[in-house]
Amino acid sequence: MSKLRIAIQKSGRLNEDSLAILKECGISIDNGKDQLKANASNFPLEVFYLRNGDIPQYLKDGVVDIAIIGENVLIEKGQDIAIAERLGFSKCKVSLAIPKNQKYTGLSYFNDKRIATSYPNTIQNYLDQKGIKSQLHIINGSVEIAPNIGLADGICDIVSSGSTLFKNNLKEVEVLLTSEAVLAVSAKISAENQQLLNKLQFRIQSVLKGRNSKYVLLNAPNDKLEQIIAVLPGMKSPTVLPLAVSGWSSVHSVIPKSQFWEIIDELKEKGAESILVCPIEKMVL
Ligand SMILES: Nc1ncnc2c1ncn2[C@@H]1O[C@H](COP(=O)(O)OP(=O)(O)OP(=O)(O)O)[C@@H](O)[C@H]1O
Ligand SMILES: O=P(O)(O)OC[C@H]1O[C@H](OP(=O)(O)OP(=O)(O)O)[C@H](O)[C@@H]1O
Ligand SMILES: [Mg+2]
Repeated sequence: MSKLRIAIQKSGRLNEDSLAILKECGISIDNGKDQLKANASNFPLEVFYLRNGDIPQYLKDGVVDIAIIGENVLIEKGQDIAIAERLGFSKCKVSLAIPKNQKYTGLSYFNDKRIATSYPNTIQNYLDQKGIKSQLHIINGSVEIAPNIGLADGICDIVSSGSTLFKNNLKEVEVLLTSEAVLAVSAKISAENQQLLNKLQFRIQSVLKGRNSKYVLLNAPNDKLEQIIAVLPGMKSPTVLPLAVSGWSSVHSVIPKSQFWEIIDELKEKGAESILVCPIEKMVL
């Protein structure tokens, strides 16, 4: 029987969250320490642990069917690889930064300047589009140190919290792109493995929807029910059950995490009491 082959980062920022999402999909991986390849015991899945930067080539060659990878790496090295799902973790930007004490005059600042980067294709495409001519200095890590040691005038690298820029006396001046971890798919995936991917993707979507939602239970006096229900989206509509004490009801609903506090404030204002909020493990619609 065919197995779906997935690449995930061997170690580094994406490794833990990638394994966690597979686990939440109910997939158990028989993992020996330092193994580069492992099998799932309860899903036809083979896991390859690879270097982040190597994954686009594995996808292009069809050596793996799918991968969990930073979108920024696909943009740099795998333009024609499809994204099946955005996974919502490892959010970051790829940005240009210069020394804090320099006056930034717009993109033309970078004309005839040296830019240190680990993302040469991304920055070169960007500069070409904008008609700017700079010299690139390609380095694989610790890019932010380059201006301080006289290697470059600016950098193009990943920015998340901004603390690495801050510690190195740099300031972000342009954002080239925003990125998050994605599920990428090889164009060479077989029809059989595409079926397995559909099955896995259905599970991933249920996990992601659960992560993005909360289950809310509250008590409400019956004369305020209508107003309270109007605030709640629910999956179809909220569940309303009578309480043992007359004149009161219990209301259950699912709300998006992104609007959580706004909805809770409104519910309180409309007369909801004893509001309980629970995490949702999975949501199958
Ligand atoms: N500071 C950060 N905050 C959030 N996400 C980040 C951050 N740095 C990197 N990422 C995202 O995580 C991915 C993996 O980053 P990591 O630093 O672990 O890999 P790497 O050093 O490029 O890879 P490897 O050593 O495996 O080749 C990046 O491609 C990017 O999408
Ligand atoms: O804005 P921040 O939250 O500070 O994150 C940005 C830093 O994180 C990444 O480096 P990482 O720690 O992965 O080291 P690396 O350069 O060796 O990959 C990235 O290359 C930046 O240097
Ligand atoms: Mg890194």
